[in-house]
Amino acid sequence: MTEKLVLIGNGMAGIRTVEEILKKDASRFQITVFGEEPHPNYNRIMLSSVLQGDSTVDDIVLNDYNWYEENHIELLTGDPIVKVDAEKQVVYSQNGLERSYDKLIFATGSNAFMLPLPGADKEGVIAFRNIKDCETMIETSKKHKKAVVIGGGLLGLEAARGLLNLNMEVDVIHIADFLMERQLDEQAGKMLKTELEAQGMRFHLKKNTKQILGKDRVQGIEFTDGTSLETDLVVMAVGIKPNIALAQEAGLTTERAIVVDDFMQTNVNQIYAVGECAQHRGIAYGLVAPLYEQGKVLAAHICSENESLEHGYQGSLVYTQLKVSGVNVFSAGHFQDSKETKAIRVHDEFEGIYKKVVVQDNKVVGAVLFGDTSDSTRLLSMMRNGDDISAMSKVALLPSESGEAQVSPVVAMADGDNVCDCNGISKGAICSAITENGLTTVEEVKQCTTAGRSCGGCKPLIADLLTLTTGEEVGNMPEPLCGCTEYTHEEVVAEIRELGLSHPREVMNVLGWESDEGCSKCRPAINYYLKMVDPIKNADDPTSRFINERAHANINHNGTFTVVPRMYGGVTDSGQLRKIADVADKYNVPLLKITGGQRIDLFGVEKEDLPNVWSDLGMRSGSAYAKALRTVKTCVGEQFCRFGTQDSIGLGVELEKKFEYINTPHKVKMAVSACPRNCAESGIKDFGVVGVDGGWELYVGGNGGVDLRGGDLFCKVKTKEEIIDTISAFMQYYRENARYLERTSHFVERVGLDQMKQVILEDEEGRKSLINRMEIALSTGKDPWKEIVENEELQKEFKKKQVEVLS
Ligand SMILES: Cc1cc2nc3c(=O)[nH]c(=O)nc-3n(C[C@H](O)[C@H](O)[C@H](O)COP(=O)(O)OP(=O)(O)OC[C@H]3O[C@@H](n4cnc5c(N)ncnc54)[C@H](O)[C@@H]3O)c2cc1C
Ligand SMILES: NC(=O)c1ccc[n+]([C@@H]2O[C@H](COP(=O)([O-])OP(=O)(O)OC[C@H]3O[C@@H](n4cnc5c(N)ncnc54)[C@H](O)[C@@H]3O)[C@@H](O)[C@H]2O)c1
Ligand code: SF4
Ligand code: FES
Repeated sequence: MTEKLVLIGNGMAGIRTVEEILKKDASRFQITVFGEEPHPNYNRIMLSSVLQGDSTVDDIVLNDYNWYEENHIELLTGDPIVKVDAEKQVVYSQNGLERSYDKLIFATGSNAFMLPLPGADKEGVIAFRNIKDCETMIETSKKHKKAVVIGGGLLGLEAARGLLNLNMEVDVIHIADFLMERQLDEQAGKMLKTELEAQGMRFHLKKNTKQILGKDRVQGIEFTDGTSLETDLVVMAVGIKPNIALAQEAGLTTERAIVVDDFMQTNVNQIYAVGECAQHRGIAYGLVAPLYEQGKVLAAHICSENESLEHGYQGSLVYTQLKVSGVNVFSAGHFQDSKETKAIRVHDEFEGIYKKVVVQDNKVVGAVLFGDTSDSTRLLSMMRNGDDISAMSKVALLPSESGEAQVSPVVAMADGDNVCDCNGISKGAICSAITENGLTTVEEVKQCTTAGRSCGGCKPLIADLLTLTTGEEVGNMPEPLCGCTEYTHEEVVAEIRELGLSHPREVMNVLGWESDEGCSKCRPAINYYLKMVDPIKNADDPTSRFINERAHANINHNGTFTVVPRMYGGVTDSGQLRKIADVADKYNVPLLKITGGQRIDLFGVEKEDLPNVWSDLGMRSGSAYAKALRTVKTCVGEQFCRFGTQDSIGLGVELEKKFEYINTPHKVKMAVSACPRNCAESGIKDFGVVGVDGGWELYVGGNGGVDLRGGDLFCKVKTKEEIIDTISAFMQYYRENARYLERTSHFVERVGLDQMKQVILEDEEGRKSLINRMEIALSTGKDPWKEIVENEELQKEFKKKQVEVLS
């Protein structure tokens, strides 16, 4: 008879154990999984990425409901086990279900540790542990501005970064005198603080919180030194507490967590524990790599038909990396100085790089790297293998960077070394998968081997391995468009062209999308590609657009909208200003603001007022919400400036009028300056024009936002017409060849200026046909405000209470 296996806890460690069991013997157990959270197994690590706006909740599901069904696993979500009768071998759930078991696995994880402060039960005081916490933070950021994170460890800093991305002001309260003191030494902790302050975080070190202030909802926090801070949200990130109450009641031996032996066996026969709720040789781990190692051992043990395994779980070497973009921090092993250890340190104050390698008995036992973490894989491998470094010159442990191309650390790795620690996948396993299955992208390796499926930190190494194994450069190899498909952006466009596809649903259907509805990544992309390929025949699908593009205005955190009328070249007149003033009075517009793009924002307009506001303004949409041309900033130029040699305003207005409603892969900004003093900041725009003696210079791929980049000089021409034609050809080339949501700054780097110059400047025929195709696309451009103002049917959308958000 099939044995019954019950798993308590539908999290990362428990389900990984089940996956390992299925790999070994899929028909061995009849499996039931109870999960307290109302979700299938998801990647908890990636909650930081969801909060930081880089992934959606759908993106982070590891095993969807189909997976359980396909593997004949009974999944009971939102129904925690409340009692275990170890003698009768039965578990009881909150909803009154009972299941008997032959083997029982506890994988109940941890709870966030909540400081028992007066006021900690107020609304707005939360942890950062699950999807619900993540959603609460996102919702709170729409209504409130100030957030406090208590705890300057990994979790606290990742939460703080996410809250900054949600446009909140963030104060981090930390008890120690430098950040991440459990993972870093003082020098690295201080450098980290400087880096994160530059990103906008405010730190309060050596601070102890006394109480949470406020009525029902948190309004502030008070510290033991008598000072206080106002806040609308408190996120506690001060460590975790293994979830062991159920195990204690069931009679299992617990200390900090459930005590297990090398085979994850508890003191009670047939009951096992794995993951954060388990304590092995005195350690309860809080990172996935060790938990997955435990899962592998447990699966092997319970599938081994009682034949004893040679080795059980021996404990893990722990290492961490902070997942905050723009910051490279790595820490591993015993990195603190002691009497028994000696350290090699490199501190480059010019480059902001700090490296420390700790050595004991001629072996590397720990490391801290800040600013440049490229040595991490090599050092980890030395620690794991216990390499004897007595024959090595110690400074060779931290090779200085020369101008020579860096050799990937995977080259020096042995076949048995893990490339992906989270999932325990070795270099040898990845190489075999690549050659045996003809894999060519990181995504394919991830699907095939699970490497890269958790924190994603190993993806650069996987890319290097692909390059090494296939001999092709894969660093820039396109990934699939999204998780719904294996097709890359380029392949989707090619299929649309070849099969004459005309609607997003048709594309998803014909190309065998995994989900009928697609997702927030693929739907807007397909919609864009369809219109780009055939602007005349293919209609726009508004349901595949994001909320701002459906409302033709920018949504604000309180649900109101911002209206930005067009002001060609940043030029306005008294008539427009009067109309804006009248509209502001009539609709109680709370804020009027001059933008960096030289126009006027009307903030705080109610959704149902939008069509009337547009009608009263009588101005055209400024596309401030669209993946299209936004603004053309101009300097005053020859009209008034004593340095001006060219008509910058005239050219700017002409460019804006020509290209105003053309869809592009991402937003496009332009600027025209009439002399090299460059008052319109042409160097940081997608297309920047600068007047010079006897003509104009065109700069491309500039960006003044997150990825600050100076534009590249593309060409120098004599006439205004040549500039307009070149921009026309370039923009069409960008429209046809960039991936959706790829800014020109990245596109230029990916494709290379030489290639672009060849097509746009040197190939006369190619240039002409690009300009022709641009003209066809331009002929379909319409002012969306005018369309809605003139169509009562379209206005009904704005009367609905909620605009459905495609997030
Ligand atoms: C935001 C965030 C970022 C992180 N980033 C990283 C990282 O970059 N790298 C890294 O290695 N680690 C990271 N971690 C830690 C990592 O996510 C955890 O170590 C890992 O998820 C623990 O897995 P687990 O299965 O033991 O516990 P969990 O994932 O907590 O799963 C346990 C599950 O059991 C359920 N449960 C509890 N009691 C019961 C019951 N009685 N009945 C039924 N179900 C129950 C819980 O609801 C939960 O769903 C991060 C954690 C967070 C919160
Ligand atoms: N990138 C990653 O690997 C990653 C990211 C997030 C979470 N995690 C894991 O999730 C778990 C939770 O993370 P964490 O950062 O909460 O735990 P942690 O133990 O690493 O850090 C908690 C921090 O809070 C500080 N602290 C404690 N009490 C405080 C108080 N009263 N006031 C202010 N600060 C206080 C501590 O000094 C410590 O630095 C850990 O197991 C961690 O490894 C890992
Ligand atoms: S860029 Fe030159 S022409 Fe234009 S405003 Fe500045 S100084 Fe005058
Ligand atoms: S190391 Fe985290 S996914 Fe590979």
